[in-house]
Amino acid sequence: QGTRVGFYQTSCPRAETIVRSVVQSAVNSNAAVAPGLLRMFFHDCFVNGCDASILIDGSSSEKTAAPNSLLRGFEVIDAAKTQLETACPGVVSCADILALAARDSVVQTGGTGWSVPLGRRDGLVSRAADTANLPAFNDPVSVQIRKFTDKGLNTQDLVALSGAHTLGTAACTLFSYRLYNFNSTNGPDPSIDPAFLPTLQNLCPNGGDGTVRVDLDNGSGGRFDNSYYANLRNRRGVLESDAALWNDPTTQRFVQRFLGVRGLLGLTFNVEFGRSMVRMGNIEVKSGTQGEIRRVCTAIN
Ligand code: HEM
Ligand SMILES: [Ca+2]
Ligand SMILES: [Ca+2]
Repeated sequence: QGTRVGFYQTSCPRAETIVRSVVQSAVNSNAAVAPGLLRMFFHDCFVNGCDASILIDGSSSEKTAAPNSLLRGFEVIDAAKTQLETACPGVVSCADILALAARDSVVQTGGTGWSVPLGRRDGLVSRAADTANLPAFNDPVSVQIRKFTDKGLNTQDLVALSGAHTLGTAACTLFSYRLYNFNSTNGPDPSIDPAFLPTLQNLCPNGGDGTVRVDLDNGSGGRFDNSYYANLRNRRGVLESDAALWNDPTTQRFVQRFLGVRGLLGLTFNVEFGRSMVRMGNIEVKSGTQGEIRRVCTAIN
């Protein structure tokens, strides 16, 4: 694998500091940037590897595809790149900026953080059609596991990385079918806590504005903590794909371990999340003479 911690130590010693300060000030002025950047890194890595293919502008690039339509925080990556090009022209890849910004977003919202192996190079292709294999909000667990396995990630990685939903929001349009007409039953998804259902129905009225956004981690959308898993156990997952992690016995076991259920070998969410992020960050990484270091993150050189 082609990444290592401290890759820019001599070529651009201030690289990590620059990204951190840009992310910090962006998150301070708009908290929604933190979940935006975390999700952006996932959507980059799962399509042609972690190569900043997600950042390319154009009429049929990845960012124009439906699964990427709600991504937020592109301007933060551009701002970091501008500062890095002044400090060390042509050295730091946009793919590495994404990896650092994802970590810094977690730290900025209360997570522990991890050392980020660096040295990714930027990709030369970005095609909307390639986004078809991204996990979807209604994927059953078997499909989620397959999509992660296809990228070299296991079931624990799936449950740990889904813990990213401890931050951020989802648009009503992506889950309101669960509240009113689940699987054409004309009723709600029976796996939702009946005491939680009215809360979601109030936030997303039937036939209402589908762009309204609701915390994925009820009561703790701005804080990087364990609460997402407690919500899953309490049948308060918002997305069908999240609720499914509790409803399936294999993934439920990992949820319980992240919750520290007695009798099961405990897993510390913050630690395992960092480990799984490093694994995700090494998907199909380009190094050596592959790819390039972009001058601006939105276009191939
Ligand atoms: C089976 C896997 C996954 C599925 C099906 C999934 C699906 C979704 C969906 C449908 C949303 C709502 C998007 C919106 O309405 O704007 C969302 C949000 C989010 N996802 Fe995931 N996701 C998955 C895994 C991940 C992973 C691995 C990460 C990062 C490591 C991640 C990070 C996030 C974040 C932070 C948000 C909130 C975005 C915001 O507030 O702007 N997700 N996800
Ligand atoms: Ca990519
Ligand atoms: Ca949270």
